[in-house]
Amino acid sequence: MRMSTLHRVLFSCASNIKRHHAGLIQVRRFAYTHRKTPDTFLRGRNATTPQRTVLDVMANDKRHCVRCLSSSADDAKLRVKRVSIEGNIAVGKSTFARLLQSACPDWEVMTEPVSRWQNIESETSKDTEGQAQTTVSNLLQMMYQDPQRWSYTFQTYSCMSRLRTQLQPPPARLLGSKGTPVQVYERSVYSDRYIFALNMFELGCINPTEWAVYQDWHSLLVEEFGQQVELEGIIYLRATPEKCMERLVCRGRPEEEGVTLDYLNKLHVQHEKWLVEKSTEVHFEKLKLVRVLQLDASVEFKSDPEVQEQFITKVKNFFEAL
Ligand SMILES: Nc1ncnc2c1ncn2[C@@H]1O[C@H](COP(=O)(O)OP(=O)(O)OP(=O)(O)O)[C@@H](O)[C@H]1O
Ligand SMILES: Nc1nc(=O)c2ncn([C@H]3C[C@H](O)[C@@H](CO)O3)c2[nH]1
Repeated sequence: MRMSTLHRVLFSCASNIKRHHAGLIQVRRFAYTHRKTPDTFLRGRNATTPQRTVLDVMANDKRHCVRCLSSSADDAKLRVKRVSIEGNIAVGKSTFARLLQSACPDWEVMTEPVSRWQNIESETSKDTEGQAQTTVSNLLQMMYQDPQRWSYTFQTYSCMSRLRTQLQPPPARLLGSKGTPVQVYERSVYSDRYIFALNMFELGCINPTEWAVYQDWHSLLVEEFGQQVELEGIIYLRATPEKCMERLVCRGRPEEEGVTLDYLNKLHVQHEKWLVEKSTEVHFEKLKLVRVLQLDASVEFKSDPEVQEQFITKVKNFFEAL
């Protein structure tokens, strides 16, 4: 019962997002068809979807085509590089994201929506005057306190929020920037599946049925949104689980009090398998080929401008080469 209700919620959310972003989907798909030859495009698995209609319309209206292609905003959209920052809990992703944003204000850097997960409002009842009563629940805390009960729910919500982030259209300032326009996300729909959900399944906190259901809708969503959620690159912040534990304790987020070194070890191994050894089975062609920049996050860069400069240079070179 719980599963089917969640499923309905998930898919009604997905269709709302699709409706909400319908205009963007048209624009992006339009751009995509110009990157590939029409032949490649028609061979794609969605050859009968609206993509083809867009292509047909464009082929029949050369004036429209030329006008769109010559627009600098469209050119910039084609150039936008989308990159995620990946790494273990408390390795320093948000800290690094803030550093990138201050060094490169033109870029769009989006952090993980942790506070959303900590504050989920639900309407529980009406008071005597008919006013709605809302309850706020902390799903992050619920997941850590009772992972068997809440991991699947957590993964549906974390994945939806990551999808929402990755579907954000690039802001005008990004499209107007002279250098390489860049969108950076803290984690992605891919780490949601290949790090956390997989780990929870391996730990027995997500049961085989839940895992099958998760993978089914995850593949459907990623394939449906196609190029809109693809990444050009991944920055992997790497440090030992011990270093992450040290930082986690130092940060003192209350929900994470029960996080053990063993859990961080397991997440570390998942990152290594996915991003270094490439032994994790991934299901999306572009992701198999994605370029990974590995940075040594054990370096204490926060108060060292020289190290910060080195990191920024490496990242800029990486983006230029994508
Ligand atoms: N390079 C660093 N040197 C020293 N301390 C750091 C460094 N990077 C991050 N920290 C500290 O470690 C703690 C965790 O950092 P941060 O919140 O950026 O991690 P995170 O990877 O974003 O965590 P999460 O996985 O929970 O999202 C913070 O207290 C931060 O100040
Ligand atoms: N189970 C689980 N699945 C996820 O997709 C996921 N993404 C992040 N987190 C946890 C790590 C930090 O405590 C905190 C902030 O990153 O949230 C997750 N936990």
